[in-house]
Amino acid sequence: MSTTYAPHFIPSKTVLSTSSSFSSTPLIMSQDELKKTAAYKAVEFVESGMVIGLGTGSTAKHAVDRIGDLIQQGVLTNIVGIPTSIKTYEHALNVNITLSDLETHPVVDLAIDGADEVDPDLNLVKGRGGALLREKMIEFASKKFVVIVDESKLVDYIGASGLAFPVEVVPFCWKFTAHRLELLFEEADCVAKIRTSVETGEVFVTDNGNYTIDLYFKKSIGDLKVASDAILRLPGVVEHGLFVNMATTVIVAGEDGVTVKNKC
Ligand SMILES: O=C[C@H](O)[C@H](O)[C@H](O)COP(=O)(O)O
Repeated sequence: MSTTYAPHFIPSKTVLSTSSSFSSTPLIMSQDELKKTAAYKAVEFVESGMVIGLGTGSTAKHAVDRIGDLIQQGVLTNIVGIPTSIKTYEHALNVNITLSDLETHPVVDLAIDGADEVDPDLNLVKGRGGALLREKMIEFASKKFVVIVDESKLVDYIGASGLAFPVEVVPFCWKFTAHRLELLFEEADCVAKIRTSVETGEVFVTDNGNYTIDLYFKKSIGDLKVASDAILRLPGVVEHGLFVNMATTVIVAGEDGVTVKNKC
């Protein structure tokens, strides 16, 4: 029996082979190809007429490109994009996606975005690209939030990668706020560092005019909801990169194919 799929359908759980024949030799894909595979899979959820939250980062960029292509081909019509950063705004404009904002479109049908860490319960760390505040606002307003990652982003617990856990703070007395964050996570052996721009070495300023404090933990931060609430209670904190219970679906691309994980 044959099955008909939408024109932009990629079967999940498929090992991508070296040729279009039935070779069982898996193709070694680059990390960027895996990101693109996850992104294309997520775009299968996009339907004409939808309001779409457009994520930020190297993985989400592939989704924006794909949506732009499908609009150009006439496969998707009446799409409105809500960009999560100035960078995504500019990129989406370049690929001719009609753009709006949350004030005009307060309900978003679907958001597609990358992540820096994904734990087994689909909790996330986001914001290593500096866009966490707008991402959280738009993804919170979305009926469905599809996260796209390559398998390197999967962790056993939040913080396990040892990479930055970002917190957006107001510039006023940021050193004081950084110190308070270290004290808050003393038991996790937390070190707080101000984020600087790789290009200029200057303090990195977010799209909202704020700074980012990157936290590094040597131990688990414990209950995520408790940690999230405690960070938000600190005066000077604007938002943090922990996305607890927000993802409805996570699409993971790996060497063995694409896995779609849905929140129970
Ligand atoms: O601020 C950036 C975002 O949260 C990104 O979605 C996240 O950092 C993942 O980025 P990438 O897809 O480039 O790894």
